[in-house]
Amino acid sequence: MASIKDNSSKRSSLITHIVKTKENNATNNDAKFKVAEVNETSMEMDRLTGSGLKYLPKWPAVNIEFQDLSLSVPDLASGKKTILKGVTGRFQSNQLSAILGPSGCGKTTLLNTLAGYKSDAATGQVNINNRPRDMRLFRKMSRYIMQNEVLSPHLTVVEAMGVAADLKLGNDLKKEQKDEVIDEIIDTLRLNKARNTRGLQLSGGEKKRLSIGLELVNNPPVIFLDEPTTGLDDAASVQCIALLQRIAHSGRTIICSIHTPSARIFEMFDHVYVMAEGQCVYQGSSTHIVPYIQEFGLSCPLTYNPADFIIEVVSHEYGTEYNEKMVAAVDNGKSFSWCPHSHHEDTEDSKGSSLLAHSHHEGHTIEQFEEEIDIKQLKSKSSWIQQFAVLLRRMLLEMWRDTNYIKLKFCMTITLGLIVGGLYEGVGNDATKALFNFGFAFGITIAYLYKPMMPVLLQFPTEVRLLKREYFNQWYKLGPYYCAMICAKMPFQIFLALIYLTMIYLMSSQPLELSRIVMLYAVSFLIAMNSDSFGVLIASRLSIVNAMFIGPVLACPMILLSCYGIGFGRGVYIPTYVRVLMSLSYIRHGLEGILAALYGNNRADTFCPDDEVFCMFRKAEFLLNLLGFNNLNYAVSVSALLGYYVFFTVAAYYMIKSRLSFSTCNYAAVQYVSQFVKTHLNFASYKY
Ligand SMILES: Nc1ncnc2c1ncn2[C@@H]1O[C@H](COP(=O)(O)OP(=O)(O)OP(=O)(O)O)[C@@H](O)[C@H]1O
Repeated sequence: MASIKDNSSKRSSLITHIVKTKENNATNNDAKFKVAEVNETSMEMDRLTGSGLKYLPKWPAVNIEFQDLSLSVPDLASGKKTILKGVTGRFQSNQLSAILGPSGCGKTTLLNTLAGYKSDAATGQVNINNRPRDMRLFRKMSRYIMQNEVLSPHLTVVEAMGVAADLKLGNDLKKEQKDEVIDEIIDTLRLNKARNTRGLQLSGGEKKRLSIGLELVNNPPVIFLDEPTTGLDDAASVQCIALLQRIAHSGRTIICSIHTPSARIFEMFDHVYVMAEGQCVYQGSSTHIVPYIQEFGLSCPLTYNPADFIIEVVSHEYGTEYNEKMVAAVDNGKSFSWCPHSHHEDTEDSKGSSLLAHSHHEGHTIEQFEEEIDIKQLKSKSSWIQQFAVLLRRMLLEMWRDTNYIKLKFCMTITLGLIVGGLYEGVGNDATKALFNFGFAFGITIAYLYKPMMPVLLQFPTEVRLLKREYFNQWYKLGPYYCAMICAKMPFQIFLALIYLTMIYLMSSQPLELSRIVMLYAVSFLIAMNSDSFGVLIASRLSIVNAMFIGPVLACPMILLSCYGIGFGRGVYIPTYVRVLMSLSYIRHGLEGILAALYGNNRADTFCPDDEVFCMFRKAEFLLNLLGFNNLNYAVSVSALLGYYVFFTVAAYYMIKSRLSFSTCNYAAVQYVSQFVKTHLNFASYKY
């Protein structure tokens, strides 16, 4: 609660910072930045830090500077493709900044690199408040809102905000205080009418505003947005940018990449950074862009949108020579001549000087900060167990509300139960149908291979998108998410398994002995859990299409190995390597476990009908010997299934962790493995 006590001092320092910035701006005689606006900003602060937001931690200004940023990626044709070519620039607190440029010029790449989203391969320097960026800390203070945001589909706006508040604010605030924060944000985002609308039913603009709102919950000092207006109509785009402007002017650093803003949206940006072919062709105020272009002998028609005009110029519509000239004029971002508050530095010696030199030698260029970011404030406010509880509740609610999914699974279970039960009716205790009963046991393993695995292959790649956003934005750790995911599936899976197994067990007339029933249910459930985890392991690094292909393909050899040697009889030699491979198939252990449950423990002889002269398979032992299952051991099968479950679960956890990893580890071996996995096993689309 220290944060609440410190609020007033932090707020006043934030306003002091705003005043400073505005005063600097005032020296430029820029109408947009008059000192008089400071009062307005203060009022904006009051409004945004009004009733609910006053509980949230306040941060000092965070300014981002970058120098000589370059990034290359492997290219099939040329071997290497350079996306960012030594760009320099800065984005300041209390400003709404835009990265602008034609498609493919490197806007998203620059944004990703600055946010640390995909920055491993980048070279150059990124400074936060004049100090080298500490990626771990920076990730805690910044939020990244991606282009195609994924929201919880079955939670309403207010429920989704509640989950975000519980995860991000933990016990720091009481429930009523959190509700006030949520109401305030919903109000600011004008989402009141959609308060009780589910994510799935929100309009594009509402989704976008909600994804911004979710990240505002703990008042982050820095927000990156990739194309926030994509998919919105003009009115919704203006609303969205106006909202971002208000948030920025309340003391935050907001940076958006934007494609083709309308004139109205363009003038809302305090600072624009225009790129072409991976280089900076302009950085400064949006209002200075027309005089800037005029310096190159091009005049923007009065009725023309300056943003469209500069994009046309850098897209070579007025000749190919301008890009080079523009990059030289702003020294690829090193010159701040066109930035509002550095107009007075528009001298020859300031042009082309390095950004770091600027900040160190000319204290007025980058504000000096009275306050450092309090690292303690950046720590997660919710404990492991709280995160687990909130995520489990959310997952169960999501599952419960997805009524179509529940109905479908329920109907499928009953239908499958009726079909299998009907096909194997009465085979359980009939000595003439013992081989059919083996088919029944095999059928259980196949059903529990595919039934749990296929939905995971289909759903998990989509779930990863939500996980990726929330994990990157520090909502929770992977451990509680993963455990909640495992636990959330269990109740429904157990319920369906009980229905299915009871139906087929009774219909097929298996022995009505409690111990056998419990053993069969337990081993069937273990097979299902293994298949679920195996599915997660496959889907952890694959797209839906690849997962749906690889999953069944990998299942085939496991099925074949599970029944290899059937009919060879007792004592027939099976090569050691095949035995090893057979033991690698958890389906084999599952089948052995089911047969042990049905035929183990000295099962009494099965019934031989009177009209049969001789029943060969009356004795369970004879049947098992003939099928090659003479050494059944239920405990060994269950232990093997548990072992495989632990292995798949842990392996899937680390695969997901490596997929979500945004930083490089210090250990060379781990780096190598991680790089190998990212390069060779990265079949999923990372554009999300
Ligand atoms: N991993 C990658 N491998 C190869 N090329 C890449 C990779 N990532 C980006 N690129 C290429 O780098 C260039 C810049 O991509 P980026 O997504 O940053 O562009 P952008 O300016 O955001 O474009 P848009 O406005 O269309 O989204 C593009 O030509 C893109 O094809």
